[in-house]
Amino acid sequence: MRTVRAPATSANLGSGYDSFGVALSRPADIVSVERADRTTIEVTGAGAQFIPEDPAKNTVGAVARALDAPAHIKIDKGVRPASGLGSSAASAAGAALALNDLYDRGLTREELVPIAAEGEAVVSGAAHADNVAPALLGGFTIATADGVRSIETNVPLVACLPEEPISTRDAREVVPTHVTIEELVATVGNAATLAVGMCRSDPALVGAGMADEVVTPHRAALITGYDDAADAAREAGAHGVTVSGSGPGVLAVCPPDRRRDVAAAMVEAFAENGERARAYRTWTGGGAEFV
Ligand SMILES: Nc1ncnc2c1ncn2[C@@H]1O[C@H](COP(=O)(O)OP(=O)(O)OP(=O)(O)O)[C@@H](O)[C@H]1O
Ligand SMILES: N[C@@H](CCO)C(=O)O
Repeated sequence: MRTVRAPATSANLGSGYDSFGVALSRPADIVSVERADRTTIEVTGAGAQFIPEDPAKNTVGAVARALDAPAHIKIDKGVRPASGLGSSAASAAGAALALNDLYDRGLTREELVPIAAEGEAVVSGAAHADNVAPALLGGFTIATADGVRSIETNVPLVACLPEEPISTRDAREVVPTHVTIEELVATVGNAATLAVGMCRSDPALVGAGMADEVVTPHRAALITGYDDAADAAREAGAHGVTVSGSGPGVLAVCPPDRRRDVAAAMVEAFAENGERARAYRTWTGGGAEFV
């Protein structure tokens, strides 16, 4: 048996659609695997009632298939599904690391990224790697068609989760298919600023680089109370606010001593819009690890 703790992640970070991702120090899924003749799945924990145990529909089933590693897989969900915090990716990354070890496949964490991304294709229709990459490698990651780059970083964050779920599949439908040259120039500048900020563990620079006028406004429109929550977070000291992944989670970067105020301000703003929300005061964190 192998057991792995696999972290929540936040993808896109505004300017890095389908490329940037960051691992969060909490929450996390716990994934345990035992050899078996065929794959079976058992899910407990946050939102377990909404997660299929059929291996054809669960991200970990796709990973077991891709690694040719049938197993009984237990998932204790700490990351609520359809939250924007990489719930489906946390399980996939945890299963990939655990099954790779259980079956002695000898793959590196980088090599496990496309395998874990097979799970994302099952739930969202696209094998995007921007959540599974940080879930496996930790820190800040850039996933491109050529592979994954990652760096360690230390940035304080608040992740606020309104209760109303949004599926990644639905949220991908509202993303525009074309950009203007002006939008491209602005996006390159913001994304580069964010990457430098991550390299320097500088929350102000990361916050500035989160700005995005291409994808984020379309996703934000799906989240009741987003504008008020973002304004409240900025007033409470956040350097930058964006939609986490495909939403409804909202991610704020702020100075370490402002996290409590930013979290409270966002929860209150959502409440004023009739939305119950929970906020995690967190940091960028490490990748999946054996426990
Ligand atoms: N192991 C799993 N953990 C969580 N969700 C899963 C899992 N396997 C399948 N799913 C399904 O995936 C969907 C949730 O994935 P989705 O990508 O929409 O949300 P997310 O992973 O929380 O968010 P995001 O990718 O935007 O950060 C739900 O429909 C859920 O039933
Ligand atoms: N890049 C993906 C992440 C989903 O968490 C999207 O925004 O659709």
